[in-house]
Amino acid sequence: MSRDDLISTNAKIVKEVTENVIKYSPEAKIIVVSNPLDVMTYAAFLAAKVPSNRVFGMAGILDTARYKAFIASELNVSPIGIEALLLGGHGDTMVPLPNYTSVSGIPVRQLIPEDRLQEIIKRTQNGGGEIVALQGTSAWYAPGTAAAQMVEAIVRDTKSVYPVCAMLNGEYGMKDIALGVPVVLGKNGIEKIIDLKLTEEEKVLLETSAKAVKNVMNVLDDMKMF
Ligand SMILES: O=C(O)C[C@H](O)C(=O)O
Repeated sequence: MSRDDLISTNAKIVKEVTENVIKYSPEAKIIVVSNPLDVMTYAAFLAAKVPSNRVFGMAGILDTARYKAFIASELNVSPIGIEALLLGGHGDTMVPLPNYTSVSGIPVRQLIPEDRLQEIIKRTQNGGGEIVALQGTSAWYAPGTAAAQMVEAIVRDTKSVYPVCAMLNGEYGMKDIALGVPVVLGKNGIEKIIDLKLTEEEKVLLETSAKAVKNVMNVLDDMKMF
């Protein structure tokens, strides 16, 4: 079963929970932690009927943590100095960005050959499935930790820059889609979406990921729940 197969069950739950959250806590910021992540974030946005800076999804921090862990293990170094960024949907087409990955400031491509780096990217894309195969159920510790980091950024108004699943409104040339992008997270929720200048290759990868998310969004639209 892939993350996308969960849509019909989870869409109903996300809709009902979101409507109740907004009913009883109209100023809430909503962090969606439910698969298929990007489409469930879109569903929560439709159900909440509040500005998009208040409804977003947790995925990028989790996926980036896996990507950093695999790089650390490859190099036999601490993950603490590793900085990395990742864009796109929370699925097999997510886009880890080697151009934005460094180990204590050293560009990752100076440390890991391209073929190994591509294997690490593949492993990151399938990271959720790897855990399910190993333990027979989804990961919980890393997703919980990632969500807690997002809550902390909001509650303490840290203005941290994190990859978050956000509704796009023209950024990256896209609209009406929830997709992983770097944002500034603070007391107002998403305070800014950072629109990176991507290479042509990165743009193609992001568009492929957006297409995969759109396909699942179409399944949700066909369910006529909103
Ligand atoms: O893939 C899953 O089953 C859960 C989650 O999306 C993850 O990436 O760990």
